[in-house]
Amino acid sequence: MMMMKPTTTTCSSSSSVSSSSSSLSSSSLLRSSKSFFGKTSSSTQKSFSKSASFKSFSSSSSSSGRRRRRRQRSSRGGEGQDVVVRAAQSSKDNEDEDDDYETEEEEQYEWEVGGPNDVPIPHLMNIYKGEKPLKPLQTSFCAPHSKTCLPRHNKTTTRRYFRSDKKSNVKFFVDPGDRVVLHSLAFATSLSPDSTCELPTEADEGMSSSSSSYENTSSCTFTPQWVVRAGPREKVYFAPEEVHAAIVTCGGLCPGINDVIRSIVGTLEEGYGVSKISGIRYGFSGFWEEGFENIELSKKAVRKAHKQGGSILGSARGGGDVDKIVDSILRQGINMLFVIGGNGSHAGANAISAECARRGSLVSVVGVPKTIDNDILLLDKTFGFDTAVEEAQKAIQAATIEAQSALRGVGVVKLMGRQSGFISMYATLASGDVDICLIPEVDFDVHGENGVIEHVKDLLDEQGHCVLVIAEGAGQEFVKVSGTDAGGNPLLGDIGPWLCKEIKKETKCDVKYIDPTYMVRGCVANAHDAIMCNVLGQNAVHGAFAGFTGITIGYVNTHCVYLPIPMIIEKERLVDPKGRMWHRMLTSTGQPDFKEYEDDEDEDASKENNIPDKEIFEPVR
Ligand SMILES: Nc1ncnc2c1ncn2[C@@H]1O[C@H](COP(=O)(O)OP(=O)(O)O)[C@@H](O)[C@H]1O
Ligand SMILES: O=P(O)(O)OC[C@H]1O[C@](O)(COP(=O)(O)O)[C@@H](O)[C@@H]1O
Repeated sequence: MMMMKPTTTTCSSSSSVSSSSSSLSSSSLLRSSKSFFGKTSSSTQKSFSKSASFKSFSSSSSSSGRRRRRRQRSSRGGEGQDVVVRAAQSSKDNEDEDDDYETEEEEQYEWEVGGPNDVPIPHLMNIYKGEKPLKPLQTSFCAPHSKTCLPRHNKTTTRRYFRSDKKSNVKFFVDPGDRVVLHSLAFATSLSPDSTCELPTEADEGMSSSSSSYENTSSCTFTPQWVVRAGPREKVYFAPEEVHAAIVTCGGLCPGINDVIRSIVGTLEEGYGVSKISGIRYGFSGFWEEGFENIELSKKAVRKAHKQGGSILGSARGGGDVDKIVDSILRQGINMLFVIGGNGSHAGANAISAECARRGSLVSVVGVPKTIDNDILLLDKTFGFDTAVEEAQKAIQAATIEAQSALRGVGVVKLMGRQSGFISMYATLASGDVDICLIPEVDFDVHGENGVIEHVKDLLDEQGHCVLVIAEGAGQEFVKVSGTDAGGNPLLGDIGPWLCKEIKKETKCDVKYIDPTYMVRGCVANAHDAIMCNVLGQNAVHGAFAGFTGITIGYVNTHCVYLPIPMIIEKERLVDPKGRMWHRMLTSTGQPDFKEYEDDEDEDASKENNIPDKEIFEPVR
């Protein structure tokens, strides 16, 4: 392993991102990536730009006497081709195929790969402009029970390409047509929690909100959207001996980064037989700034990486000069790039993928979402979040002990979470000791009749102590600062000490303040995150070999899927203050609303916070 001493070269500032001619904002990335999609994709593009709502309705409703459609697979081709696969699903999914099967309960959804409800992902086949046609190859990835696969430890023998063993009847490879449903909830009425359906119209007037009124389903039609299932494919678009893979880690640290690196390297080397893998130092700058040298990665080199926190490659914000990055990629002959990073890094990854495509180069760019903030749209959870919540427990426990042992003691804990309060909300729920949780998504007054301090006083009178958790991005209006960091993220005022000062001033109580800052992320991933990282890393490699580019990977409804990057960076994911999780947190703490709304203001205020209703397109950068 070739290691360079970290240099003192500074990362370029955010201006390098915005001023560079090829650096793109995520909104322009969205535009540029649309050209990736084949001709069948335009309608889906439209529908996923409003992915939170089911717009069109194509499912046939249940009706008696309807004939169940036989499952049929018409033409089938490789990934990236216009494959047409039709399937019918019924509530009796596993029943055998029966032409004349009829049932009252039957419900059919029709979908097709490349159809309007199918979310396509960019494929090198649709991008490649070379003279020789890009042909799918038999994969070198071994299926577990394959009789034709060589033992994994047999390093001295040349690897043989795996040929599917039809007789062994092992179902292993993911079919190009396999899909996962994006949204798992169908709402019965517009009054259902989280429903994005239109509210009742005048015609519905008189309908009681408590009635389970199926008359009001007209605006709540359910059209499932389907996303590509992740996993190894039997046909791939890279020969292992021709692969030069690179891994880069950008943005803030997150527990599990090294686990992902280790998993990617292991899968490339052991799984597919790739031997050229480069680690890029200190984020995007490592591609082009003077003084950085790649680290040669191998399974041996990363064997113990997961026992270490942080990133063995070094991570940094800045350096997102897409032209320079792509120049470096092509100069080095890199044809697979894995970008481990958050929203900003994904905007960069998408721009790199688009620029490689524009230059007609066969480079697969795959993002792996990384953030303790858990602020990535559509995904069940991001890796590192769970560990951060767990680490936060230590700070909350210490604050609780201090508060309980002091005379009229108040423990205040500030937790990370720049724009989103997921860490604070989940840490509060996990702890059970927290009385007040404040997050960026929910406005609050500090002073006044309904303010936080009044409630602190009540709690001190009632129980003698109080524990308060605040996300670093909350209440920024009280501590405004201007400016952005190297990644273009807004700088935050320090809300923690300010709040402590105000509480102390008004209550004369004993305030103990704990700010664990980087301790919640400067650590090794817990078991849950480590497993997730392993799966993500493996599937990232499968996605690259399958020829996808400009994609990211994550869990959706418990399944690992590939998504087009623009879909997840449209805006940051936020806690929904009208959602059930926030409500559960309120139920757990018993905290009141810390904001007084005038009657007519009330609706506006809650509307503003209602994420699904939010029509604002907020580019990440
Ligand atoms: N539109 C973009 N084009 C190119 N690079 C970008 C773009 N947006 C962000 N980046 C790069 O990605 C890096 C990481 O983003 P940042 O927001 O700091 O962290 P994270 O990826 O964790 O959100 C930024 O420092 C910047 O260099
Ligand atoms: O001080 P740094 O390293 O720039 O990062 C601080 C920020 O990074 C985070 O931990 C995660 O942010 P990213 O996902 O953008 O890297 C935030 O919670 C925090 O505000």
